[in-house]
Amino acid sequence: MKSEVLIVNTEHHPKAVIVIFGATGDLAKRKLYPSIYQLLQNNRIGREFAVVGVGRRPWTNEEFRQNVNTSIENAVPDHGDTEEFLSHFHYHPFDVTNPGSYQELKGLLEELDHTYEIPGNRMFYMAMAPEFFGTIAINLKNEGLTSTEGWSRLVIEKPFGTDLPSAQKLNDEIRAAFSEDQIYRIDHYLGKAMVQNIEVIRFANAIFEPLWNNRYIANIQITSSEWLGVEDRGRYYESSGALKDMVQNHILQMVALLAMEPPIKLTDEEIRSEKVKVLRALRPLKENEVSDYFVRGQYGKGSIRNEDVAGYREENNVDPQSNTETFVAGKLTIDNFRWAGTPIYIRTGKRMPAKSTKIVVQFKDIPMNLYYNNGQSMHPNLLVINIQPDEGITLHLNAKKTSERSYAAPIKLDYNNNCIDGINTPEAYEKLIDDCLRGDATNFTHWDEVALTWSYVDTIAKAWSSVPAAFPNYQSGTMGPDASDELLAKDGFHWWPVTDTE
Ligand SMILES: NC(=O)C1=CN([C@@H]2O[C@H](COP(=O)(O)OP(=O)(O)OC[C@H]3O[C@@H](n4cnc5c(N)ncnc54)[C@H](OP(=O)(O)O)[C@@H]3O)[C@@H](O)[C@H]2O)C=CC1
Ligand SMILES: O=C1O[C@H](COP(=O)(O)O)[C@@H](O)[C@H](O)[C@H]1O
Repeated sequence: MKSEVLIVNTEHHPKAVIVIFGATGDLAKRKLYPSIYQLLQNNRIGREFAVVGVGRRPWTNEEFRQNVNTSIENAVPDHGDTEEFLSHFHYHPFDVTNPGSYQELKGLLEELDHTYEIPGNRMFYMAMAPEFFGTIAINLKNEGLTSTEGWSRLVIEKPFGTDLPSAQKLNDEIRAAFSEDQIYRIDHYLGKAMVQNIEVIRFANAIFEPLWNNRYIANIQITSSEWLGVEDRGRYYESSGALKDMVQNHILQMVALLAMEPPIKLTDEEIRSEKVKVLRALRPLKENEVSDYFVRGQYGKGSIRNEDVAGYREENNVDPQSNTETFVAGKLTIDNFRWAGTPIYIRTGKRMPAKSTKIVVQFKDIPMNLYYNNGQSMHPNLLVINIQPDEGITLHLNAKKTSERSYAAPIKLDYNNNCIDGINTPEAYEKLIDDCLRGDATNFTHWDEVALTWSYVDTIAKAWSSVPAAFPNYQSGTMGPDASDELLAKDGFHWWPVTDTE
């Protein structure tokens, strides 16, 4: 097995053949092709690249290119001429479970190396159901597709397992063919501009870092709400639920970035090592404690954006008695010097009033209220990190208003990436494909993180699977069940509104 030396190439265009397994599928169409197109538009790749699509459909190169073109038309309405770009796309139909077919793929990749002057660099992107990941990885190795003069990297989509034992099994399978530093496990939240900004906000600002601990922060709240329901993903979602779909990966990754110690250097190893320490310090729950710390919900029917919508149990491919949660709220505690006593609250759910991901850091109150009227409560300072749809930060302060004599009033300082810079930040997949092409694994999840997050989440899933819930327990278009508010009220806190309708 070849272990690669990581050299982050920031100056030159990476040269590689990108092989997409699952090239006729939804992810490739909606996210991957538009991202590769944007990489070319944004001068992140040059002409020395090729994309090979693999699926079972007996498409020709022409049909494949037509489909890629349609996906670009849908995602990038103001795109330019795509003809030259599309000429780099090649389709190779085969069933990935058939080892005999990999030799033909190998021949095609070598031909493309020659045509586009690519020095044997390969990105193998698994945009297929996880049950195929191990088979593809081992076939790639056994048939010699990873033995080239250049680098070979394996990009793995979620879900990475459904619990710790299945994740471990999957990891063992892919590790039989690729070393850890060749594996890029996607968590698309790590490609979002404002998730990447968490580190910069914390470690590049003298006004925050000294306060970033349990002495000055009362609590941190992470909310990721969606107004969409489960759509056509009922079959997958029934075996997942919000806990495994969102908390195990995206939410716990944000927790790690918010709570980690400053890394000694900005390298992927150093950052991962600090994130892993946070995940190790997460206080594990016992099964009989889960109901004190975590709340689950499932949407019933209701109204979203003035339209009546069905409840989860009425959705396609969903059991009419389903016990699957579409909402989770939780209180996380981190047992280390920096965070002991400061809870991190998380909540995520479908069919909530709006699409929004926000982090609210609530600072502790100052010791004495000099400025507010008697009986008026203080307005705590909040730092709000707006992940999406707006990208930016808002700082809630108190200041004297000219109209008032001596009293303070809450004010907001706003920085909005989209408005102020006037540019669109790259889509998460664009950023992640770019990073992988350049050998930068910082924004991908290491196996240690995957193992620790599954281990934390497995206890909650186990506790929930043994006791049926009284579902549905929140109406579509609301912020989840009442128990979510009660979770914070027990500690004397409340959720800070993250949508206009709250
Ligand atoms: N769609 C999304 O938004 C997201 C998807 N993901 C993950 O990405 C992966 C792909 O998802 P998605 O695109 O939605 O899935 P789809 O079901 O839309 O696509 C599956 C793809 O796999 C191919 N395929 C299936 N079996 C074989 C086989 N035996 N040999 C060769 N090709 C095969 C299909 O090609 P054909 O039909 O031509 O055989 C198709 O291209 C999954 O792991 C999913 O969890 C993660 C995040 C978001
Ligand atoms: O991974 C997933 O994420 C999406 C939410 O992602 P976002 O970038 O739109 O916030 C979620 O809808 C989906 O269920 C989940 O699998």
